[in-house]
Amino acid sequence: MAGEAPELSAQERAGKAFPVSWDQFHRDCRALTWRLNEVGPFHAVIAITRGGLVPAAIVARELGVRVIDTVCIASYDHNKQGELQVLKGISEAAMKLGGGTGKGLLIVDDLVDTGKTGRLVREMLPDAHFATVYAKPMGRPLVDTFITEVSQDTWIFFPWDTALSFQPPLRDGAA
Ligand SMILES: O=P(O)(O)OC[C@H]1O[C@H](OP(=O)(O)OP(=O)(O)O)[C@H](O)[C@@H]1O
Ligand SMILES: O=c1[nH]c(=O)c2nc[nH]c2[nH]1
Ligand SMILES: [Mg+2]
Repeated sequence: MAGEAPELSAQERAGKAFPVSWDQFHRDCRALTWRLNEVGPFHAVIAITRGGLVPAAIVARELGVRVIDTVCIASYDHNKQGELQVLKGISEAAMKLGGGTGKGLLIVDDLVDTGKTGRLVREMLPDAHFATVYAKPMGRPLVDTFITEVSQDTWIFFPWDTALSFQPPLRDGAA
């Protein structure tokens, strides 16, 4: 409607940017694995797609876990969070490995923000261990192990969502 301010996306509301390179992400995933190695062993890794797929592959490789399942959840459309939709649940085989409650299973995601996604998966697997690479304060209580906390008003830019681009020099008005 004319005159109405356009709704800000979660990314725009965040204000601060935290860009993560592939190198940094790999290092952070390895650091996460060092911590998880003290907690395991795990029968299987459950990746929350899509963001959890990359850290799940790295963590599973380091921990020597070869059974990997996915729980497919859609919520943010680019950067606005809508209703959570479970597009694919946890497989019967993985459920069995976790004794029906997730015991001995490792859930992996790239980050927790509001915690909505993590909460939903925790409800499916209450006894599983939940690990993320990054955590924001609202979602942090849901996570058992994470590496880096960023403030709630920070937007994390992952390497698979970004590309190198020219930045104008500061004195030319770049923020
Ligand atoms: O704690 P929350 O506020 O729920 O946000 C965290 C979730 O948001 C992102 O996923 P997204 O829904 O954008 O989907 P994607 O992983 O397919 O990119 C991220 O990968 C987490 O799964
Ligand atoms: O790329 C992303 N960065 C974030 O900080 C974030 N929070 C929720 N979903 C997100 N996706
Ligand atoms: Mg995700």
